Amino acid sequence: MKILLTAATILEIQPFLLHLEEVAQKLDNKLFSYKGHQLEVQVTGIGMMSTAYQLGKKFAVEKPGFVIQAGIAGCFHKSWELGEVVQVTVEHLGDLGAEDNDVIRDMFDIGLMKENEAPFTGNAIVNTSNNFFPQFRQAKGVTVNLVSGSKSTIERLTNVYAPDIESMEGAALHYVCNLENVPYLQLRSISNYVEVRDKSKWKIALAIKNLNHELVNMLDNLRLS
Ligand SMILES: O=C(O)c1cccc(C(=O)CC[C@H]2O[C@@H](n3cnc4c(=O)[nH]cnc43)[C@H](O)[C@@H]2O)c1
Repeated sequence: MKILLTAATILEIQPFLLHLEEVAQKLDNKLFSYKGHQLEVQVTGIGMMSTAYQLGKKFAVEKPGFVIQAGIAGCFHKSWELGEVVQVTVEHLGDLGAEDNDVIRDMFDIGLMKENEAPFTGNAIVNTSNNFFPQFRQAKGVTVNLVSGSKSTIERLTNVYAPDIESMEGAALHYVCNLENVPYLQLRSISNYVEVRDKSKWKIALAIKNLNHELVNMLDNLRLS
């Protein structure tokens, strides 16, 4: 099977790439062979636009058998530990819509998108393909262009979507893979809480360490074909 591993930045998957260089056969710059599978690595850039573009470009040439999007993320719950790795199974578009004076209306509210029209289930983009990873807690995601850092935005997202996790790329993965019928896993490691911005509290190194530990585990557990 061809597995595509995507990340917004190379930093997020660097330790895994170093491991791959040691254990796998390198076929070219971004393509590895391991235990009879091919693993391709793609760095998409930050945000939904570049992620959707890069995935679409890749799928137009050859659809992979499975996609893993690995990255760090913010968490809405202080009771979830920084560094925990979760699988995001449901996604929402957090800031696509219209301002109506003090109220923000999403695309479904204003009738420019239809609930339950592919790739949406209701107003969410649901991954129905990943019941294979019981080791990770399942989380609901919201994807934004503008990282949330004010009480009013956090309150709005919480009230409307009840998310656990915030990222800048997750919904693009779900959107493309659902429409293209490609199974996928969105793996996110919690680097920070979604709160009024205080970067000194972020634990990016810990989140990347744990994320890559899980990626290495998954690779080592790949079945021989
Ligand atoms: O310097 C900042 O203010 C800042 C704010 C948000 C993210 C960054 C990054 O350098 C990482 C962007 C990258 O990480 C994901 N991420 C991590 N935490 C969050 C979050 O709380 N909300 C949204 N995205 C987050 C995101 O997917 C990006 O790929 C710097």
